[in-house]
Amino acid sequence: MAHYGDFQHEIYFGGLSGVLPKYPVDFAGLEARAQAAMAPSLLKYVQGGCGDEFTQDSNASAFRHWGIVPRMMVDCSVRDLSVDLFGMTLPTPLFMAPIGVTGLCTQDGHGDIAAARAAALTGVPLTASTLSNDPMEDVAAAMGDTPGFFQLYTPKDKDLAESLVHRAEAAGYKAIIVTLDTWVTGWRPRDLNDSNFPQLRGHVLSNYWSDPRFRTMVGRPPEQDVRTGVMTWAGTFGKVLTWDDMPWLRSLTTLPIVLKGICHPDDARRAIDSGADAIYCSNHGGRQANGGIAAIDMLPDVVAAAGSTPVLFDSGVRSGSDVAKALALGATAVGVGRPYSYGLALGGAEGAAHVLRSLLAEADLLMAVDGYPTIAALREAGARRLP
Ligand SMILES: Cc1cc2nc3c(=O)[nH]c(=O)nc-3n(C[C@H](O)[C@H](O)[C@H](O)COP(=O)(O)O)c2cc1C
Ligand SMILES: O=C(O)C(=O)c1ccccc1
Repeated sequence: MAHYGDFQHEIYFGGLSGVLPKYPVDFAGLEARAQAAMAPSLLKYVQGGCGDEFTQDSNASAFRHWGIVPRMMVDCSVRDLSVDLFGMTLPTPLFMAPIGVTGLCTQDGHGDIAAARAAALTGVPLTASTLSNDPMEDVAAAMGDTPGFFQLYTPKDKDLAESLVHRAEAAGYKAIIVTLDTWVTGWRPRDLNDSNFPQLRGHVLSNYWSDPRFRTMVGRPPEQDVRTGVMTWAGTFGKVLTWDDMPWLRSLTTLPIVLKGICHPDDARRAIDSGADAIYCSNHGGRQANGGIAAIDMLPDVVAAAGSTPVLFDSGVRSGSDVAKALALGATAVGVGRPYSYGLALGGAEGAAHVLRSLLAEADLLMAVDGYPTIAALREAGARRLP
């Protein structure tokens, strides 16, 4: 049982006594502060998306045409925000989405570790990206008792894929999240027009550098021959996955396999028939393809197709009410992306924990006021599509 009364109390009564929260409690404020604090190239990379960012903008604005209907005279004095996922009971429905440059979000370059510490502080699982600045074993070790998930960018080299997955198992990750929409990166003008951008990419290769199979592929220590190391990485980074690859992926692990990037109900059905344990409805925050429909608008169809299979969701979640709406529309758990990166940039683990707690406090308050003591009650009520 987790509720965020203490956090609300701290924020409200701190405010009354003239002590403001250390970081903004809303997304607009957070982004504005992060914008001033982050190096320009890093900011463009994190904040930006594909094309003219129509899809990215739609992801967030589409939440505005879904509404929750309040119910009265329900005892909501205690809320239970817990959810069941992969045989675990998580204290809250939030998780941190994989962010492949998290290392650089803190000044020391160890933002992945800071994100893992935010997970330890809040009980909100971190999805560790393949593209991290610290090896996945070190990231897992910093999560304390909070479970973590490993996000796989499937390399073309199958032995390397197997090695990464086995390392994730050994490090204690509880699920493998396979990202389907990024075997190649999308058309991102902010990065393409930025001469500093390529340098950012060198900071996401530690899972490769530390991998025995990768080192064999390079043929010599990549630290001593960075160019060959980077070329080897570029050559193997993204395998084009098809449904025919599912038996092979399935054979790599007994951990739950989650397919990330699914927005079409037919793909959700096919994923489940092919042995996926969960669906992850997301359009990568609009960073991969522009012109697409907002992810939240596809969630109801994906949930309907998934039946009893869990559906994770991200893309455009900016507030506690967005979290509540995604849950009402059937998400089992809700992923936070850019907001926690900004939290890391402003205050490391503490900043990211603040962002997660703010989202949870707002969602918890909404449930308290609107008469939904549990996530199940919210889900049963659903959300209305506004005209
Ligand atoms: C800077 C950045 C890097 C990302 N890197 C990855 C990644 O390595 N793997 C992945 O599956 N998704 C990655 N994503 C996508 C997120 O997991 C998530 O789908 C997205 O951020 C959700 O949208 P939102 O940020 O608008 O909430 C990245 C997103 C951002 C903003
Ligand atoms: O930026 C991203 O969203 C992402 O997933 C990625 C892909 C390749 C290299 C670096 C990040």
